[in-house]
Amino acid sequence: MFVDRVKIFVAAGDGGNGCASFRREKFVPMGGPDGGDGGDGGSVILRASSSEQSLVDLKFQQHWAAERGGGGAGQRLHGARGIDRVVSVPLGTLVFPENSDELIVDLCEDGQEFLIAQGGKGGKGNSRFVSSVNRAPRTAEPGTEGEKKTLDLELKIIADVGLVGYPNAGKSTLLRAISAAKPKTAPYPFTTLRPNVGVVETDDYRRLTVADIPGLIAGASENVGLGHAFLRHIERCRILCYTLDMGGVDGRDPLADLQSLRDEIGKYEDALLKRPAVIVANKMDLEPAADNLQRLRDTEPNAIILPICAELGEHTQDLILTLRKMLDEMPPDNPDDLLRILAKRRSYRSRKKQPDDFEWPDIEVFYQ
Ligand SMILES: Nc1nc2c(ncn2[C@@H]2O[C@H](COP(=O)(O)OP(=O)(O)OP(=O)(O)O)[C@@H](O)[C@H]2O)c(=O)[nH]1
Ligand SMILES: [Mg+2]
Repeated sequence: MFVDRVKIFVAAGDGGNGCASFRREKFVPMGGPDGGDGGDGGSVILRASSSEQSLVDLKFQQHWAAERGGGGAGQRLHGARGIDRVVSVPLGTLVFPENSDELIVDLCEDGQEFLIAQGGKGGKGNSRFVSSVNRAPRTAEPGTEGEKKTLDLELKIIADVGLVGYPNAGKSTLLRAISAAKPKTAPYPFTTLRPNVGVVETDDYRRLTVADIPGLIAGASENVGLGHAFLRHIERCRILCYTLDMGGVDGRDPLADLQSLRDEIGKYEDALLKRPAVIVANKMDLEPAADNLQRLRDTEPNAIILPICAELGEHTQDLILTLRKMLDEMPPDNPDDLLRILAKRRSYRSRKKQPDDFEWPDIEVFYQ
């Protein structure tokens, strides 16, 4: 299962209580106050890690508490400091307070840490309260409470590559061919209802993630079909992979399909059209495909066009290598993307208050 949004609860440890105690020892009459301080509570820290692929682990463990500080003791013994709790999240995790649009932090570098809940302070023991007027104070402080928060975490990027195409173009078949993912494929539209993310391994043992997204049809930008669910997910992929049915099954024309895919995506968000893209010419085993490919090459002289047959797994390696190379050459992160995602998220959240709004389903991921 691939999870791109999750709610978690973090609780830092409370500070340990200070101790009120007096020195009691043979031959030492009236030993003074000797209560030690409580230890500070542990904090909760978020850490970005490249070994995490999704927020799925947090879906199953939503409560994260750090240790409380130890209490002080007699003989001026201080309590132990509570141990911090580190929560590991994937790169590109956005952290928000619950039900809010105010970004707390974007954890995007490997190893980056953020202290999200501060541990409580340990209380002072009574030995600290000695003064000239009070030589035997009986007061000791309690520790203060650790911070507690409810957070919404959301992934900025769900996959390196998103497969974009009309229903039945063969997106799920392609993902099956190149990864261990086994999304359902069938000769009818809208077989795929929620995105599947597959992990693809290149020949030199490197990885990239590919998302198979529900089919897009004309009107998607007005939420026809699975419109908005689709568009929300493609904006979180680094490369778009337009998948076309070159066989023209059901009398479709791949060139017209490409045009309307771009129209819909452009209507939703202009900037998505400038995102790095390749065109996958699928179903090259079918009769009219060769002619259609020639037409496509003539009309799109500057595009990267990769003819494949997903069903038989032919030329899919070329596609994987091309994608890997493009990813290697890409700058790591574009700050504009973050601003856009935040703006979209805001508008989506305000829309969501309508009762009939569509709830995004979770995404599934398969590992090799
Ligand atoms: N001849 C041929 N058929 C293919 C090829 N790739 C996929 N198909 C067939 O096309 C049909 C649709 O494939 P899917 O992979 O389910 O298509 P999809 O794009 O995921 O469709 P949605 O999930 O509905 O958006 C299936 O019957 C596949 O067997 C191919 O390379 N050649
Ligand atoms: Mg599908």
